[in-house]
Amino acid sequence: MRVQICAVGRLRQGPERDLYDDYLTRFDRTGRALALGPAQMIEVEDKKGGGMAAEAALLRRAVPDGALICSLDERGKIISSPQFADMLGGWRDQGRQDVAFVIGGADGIDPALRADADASLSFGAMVWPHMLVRVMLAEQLYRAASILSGGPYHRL
Ligand SMILES: C[S@@+](CC[C@H](N)C(=O)[O-])C[C@H]1O[C@@H](n2cnc3c(N)ncnc32)[C@H](O)[C@@H]1O
Repeated sequence: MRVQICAVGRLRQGPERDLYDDYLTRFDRTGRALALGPAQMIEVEDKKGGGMAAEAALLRRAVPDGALICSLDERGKIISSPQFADMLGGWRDQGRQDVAFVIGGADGIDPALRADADASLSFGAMVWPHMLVRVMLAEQLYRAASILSGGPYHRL
């Protein structure tokens, strides 16, 4: 099951980018034997100041046809890492080919796109910077693959 991270704005070179790349590499490596991944990020930018609606149009274009869409949103569902692992494994077992995680920009995700998402996940009630959210997602993807593989990375 391919994983697409569709996000507003560019994650520039620096410590966050290094962490993000490291976790996604680990996810791809651990997920391979589990039919999870590879993961890829598509970053979109609206340079015409069209706001959330314009960003939503670009995000929709970045989502592969037929993909399950999961928005990341502080108002979404809060789940544990093992539950996230089960969720990913469940989508894979249903035969989903693509899952797209959508991360908004400074204004958030357009309400129409949020309403169209198949699932919505929250990393807590606090609002996080969107560049950090993609690092957090990359880490949770790696953690989920590690949990599903029975690896030692996730400890309670
Ligand atoms: C700076 S936030 C935008 C917040 C915006 N005020 C809103 O109302 O949606 C940018 C993006 O980061 C993601 N994000 C921020 N905090 C989050 C959280 N606690 N859980 C999940 N995603 C979050 C969402 O995708 C959000 O659209």
